[in-house]
Amino acid sequence: MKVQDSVIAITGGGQGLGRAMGEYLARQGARVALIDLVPEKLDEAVQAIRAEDGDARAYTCNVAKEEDVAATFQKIVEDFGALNGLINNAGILRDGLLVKAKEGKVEKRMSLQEWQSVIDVNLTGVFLCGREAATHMIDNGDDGVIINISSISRAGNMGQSNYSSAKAAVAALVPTWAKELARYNIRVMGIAPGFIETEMTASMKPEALEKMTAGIPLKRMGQPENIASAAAFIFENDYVSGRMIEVDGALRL
Ligand SMILES: NC(=O)C1=CN([C@@H]2O[C@H](COP(=O)(O)OP(=O)(O)OC[C@H]3O[C@@H](n4cnc5c(N)ncnc54)[C@H](O)[C@@H]3O)[C@@H](O)[C@H]2O)C=CC1
Ligand SMILES: CC(C)c1ccc(C(=O)O)c(O)c1O
Repeated sequence: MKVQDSVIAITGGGQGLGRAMGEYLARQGARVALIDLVPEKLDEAVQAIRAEDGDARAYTCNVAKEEDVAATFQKIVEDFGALNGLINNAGILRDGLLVKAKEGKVEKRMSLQEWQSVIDVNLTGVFLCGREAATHMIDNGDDGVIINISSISRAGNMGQSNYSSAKAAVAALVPTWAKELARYNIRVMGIAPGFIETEMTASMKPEALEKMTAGIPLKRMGQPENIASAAAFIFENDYVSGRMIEVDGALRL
């Protein structure tokens, strides 16, 4: 599928990797629908794309809410007249240990709320948006591409019971959906980023950053463009489906 003129929806498109993918794909001629919880971030991201003569629109939506997601994708198809791609990127972190033994007493550390909020956004959100996007792609007779953003944490990471579980599950949806949706000319791929330089890492203390990068075989964090170019490759290569691309500088957890 050519990126040029394709209509691509990106969840969590207001900042970070979602915004970077939107800008990158819009520079290649994609028409992008940015979806996010926070309207102010969306406005900034859309303005940045339009400032470079790109085509972008903003959609405020909570990806974990079924009615929100249905209304958003309906509006995207009405506005653009097609839907060719979805990047399931919106995600949150609520890290914490499962339990901790301290002075002879065992404490429960990860609350049910911390568990559930991450599962709701990072897994249920992916399910809801994937299901809605596939429905519209098939209804419209559009060929489609769905990309789920997972993480190297899907292998299991200390302090991330909720996040690792969700990221492993969205990785499992990749071959599942690829097999189910191939008959409708919809390809499904995953990207598993390692540590990528974003606003969050920019605000970390230099010592903490140094310690983190020392453990990466390439000795540096990835750039948002490394993830965006992997997404562009997936759109353009019509024979990749059902697999994960790992963009992690050779770091394995
Ligand atoms: N930054 C990194 O190093 C890595 C990031 N990832 C994954 O990449 C994706 C993007 O990460 P970042 O850009 O770093 O995150 P970020 O926190 O900078 O951006 C996430 C965006 O998602 C939006 N969002 C959160 N909950 C939402 C909801 N319920 N509905 C709609 N939008 C919602 C936020 O408002 C925000 O704009 C996430 O899925 C994350 O797990 C994976 C591995 C590494
Ligand atoms: C532990 C992994 C590499 C990681 C690190 C940072 C973020 C983030 O800032 O959002 C992630 O989502 C991760 O999966």
